[in-house]
Order: sequence, then C-alpha cells, then structure tokens
Amino acid sequence: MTPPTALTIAGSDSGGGAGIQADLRTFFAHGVHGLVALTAVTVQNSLGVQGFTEIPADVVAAQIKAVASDMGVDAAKTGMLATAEIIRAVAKTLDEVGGDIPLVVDPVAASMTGHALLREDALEAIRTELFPRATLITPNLDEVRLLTGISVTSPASQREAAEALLAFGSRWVLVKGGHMEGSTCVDLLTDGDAVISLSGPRYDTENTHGGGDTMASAITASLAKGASVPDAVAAGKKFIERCVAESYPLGAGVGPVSPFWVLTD
Ligand SMILES: Nc1ncnc2c1ncn2[C@@H]1O[C@H](COP(=O)(O)OP(=O)(O)O)[C@@H](O)[C@H]1O
Ligand SMILES: Cc1ncc(COP(=O)(O)OP(=O)(O)O)c(N)n1
Repeated sequence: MTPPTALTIAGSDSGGGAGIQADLRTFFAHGVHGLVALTAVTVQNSLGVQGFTEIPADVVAAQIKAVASDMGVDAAKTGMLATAEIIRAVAKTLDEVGGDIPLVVDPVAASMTGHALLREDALEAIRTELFPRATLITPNLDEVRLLTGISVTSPASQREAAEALLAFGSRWVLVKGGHMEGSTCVDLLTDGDAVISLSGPRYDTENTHGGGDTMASAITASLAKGASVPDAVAAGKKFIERCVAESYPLGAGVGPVSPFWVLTD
C-alpha cells in the first residue's frame, strides 16, 4: 500500500543529526514517505556549523513542484530556509501547488551552538510570507525572542509570547519550552481558543542536536496521516521525549536525539 507523503523543505546537516537527515529518519519512523526540497548545504559537525551554501531559489521551487505534481504532498514542513529569496520562492510555490496542504513552519534561525542559519534580512520574510500560510509554527525560546522581543521565563510569558506570535497569522502556535528552567519540559500549544499545555520529564542529557527538527517532522508526519493539530502535537511530544531519552554521544560536542528506538519497540 502507498504510504502518506510528507515534504521537508530544509537544509542538509553533514553531521546527520538535524536538517533533512533528522526529518527523513523521523518520517521513516512514522511510516511516512519523505520528500525533499533542499535549501542549503551546511558544513557542520557536533561542534558547530562551519558555513553553508544556499541552493538557488528557483531550484528549491523546482524541487517542490516536481514532487508535488507527480507524487502529491499530504503535509509539508519548513526548516532552515537560509535566505529571504528562498522563503519568497517557497511561499509562492506552496500557493501554486496547493495552498491547503498542512504546513508546519519551524522558524530555524540559528543552530543550538549559536551559528546563524538564516541571512539577516530573512526573519522578516518568514514572519510575513510563511507564517500566514502556516497550519502551525514551532519556535524555540531563542526564536520567540527574535520574532517577538519577549523573553520567556515563566508560564505567563510563554502564553504572552504565544499570543503575540498568533498575531502573525498562523492557525496554531507551539512555543517549545525545552530551554526553560525546571525538572519538566513544558510546551504551549494554542490557536487563540484552545490553550494546551504539554508537559513531560526533562531528561538529563546534553545530546539534543536535531530535537526541534525531529519534533516538527514528527508532527508533520502525523498531519500527513490525517491527525488533528492537537493530536499530532501530543504524539510529537511523546515521540521527541523518547528520542531525547535515547540520544547518544557522537563527536566531541553535542550528540543527536535518536529515533532508533522505533526499530526495537
Ligand atoms: N532535556 C529534555 N528532556 C525532555 N524533553 C526535551 C528536552 N529538551 C528539549 N525537550 C523537548 O524537545 C522539544 C524541542 O524543544 P526545544 O529544545 O525547546 O527546541 P529546539 O530543539 O528547537 O531548540 C520540545 O518538545 C521540548 O519540550
Ligand atoms: C541543516 C540544519 N537545520 C537545522 C539545524 C538546527 O538544529 P539544532 O542546532 O540541533 O537545533 P534544534 O534542532 O535543536 O532546533 C541545523 N543545525 N542544521
């Protein structure tokens, strides 16, 4: 039987823990066929990002058109988009191939080691071109601060930030709380009416490379299978928790989260 399809529009991580590599292994773990529109080739390892080269915007658009016109896309996800030109091309092309495809926008601005993955003028393009088209946006706390100016330090400021982000036009917002203090990790999901707090244990590990990508692609995979946004996010939270719990050291720096548990579960 043909499985559902999910498209990742994102960069390549030579270390294999984040970017399209994380997305494809997460799609596989969910029984979803992964499609790719590559936006950039990064040079990175466990110690950080040494640089990147972006793919021409027309080639990014052509990849999306090629797979959408032939194979169909049940849900899509954006990760590293690198430049405002690529962001504009992605927004236009997604409109052309079907504006009703569920779209998860992970507004990746920098790696967890602090290296920029987005040219300077591009954050505004994500906000104006992609957020209004998004079913769900999934910023972490650094991205929340860049997008809204709000520093999230408490459940109240997490809620305030979620409301500020909703004003940019996405249907749902997930403010991830992995970088807050405390023994639990609390993510907040809202569409302005429902406000859903997703809480789970905080695992004691430094090896969380690719966590944001893995969570967003797990949500995208569930959307591709027809789940509602709250159900897809709840399932994504369970999935990423287990991936963090079973993360492993690799290289001298930060190791990746791991979806390998699905092979033996
Ligand atoms: N140490 C941890 N233990 C359990 N869950 C975590 C841990 N760190 C992050 N998470 C979860 O992983 C997901 C990604 O979160 P976060 O780290 O905030 O985003 P990003 O990886 O984009 O920086 C969220 O669901 C968060 O709650
Ligand atoms: C190609 C590429 N895309 C995204 C990232 C971000 O990954 P990471 O630094 O691990 O941050 P989160 O996945 O935790 O948001 C990357 N490094 N490379």
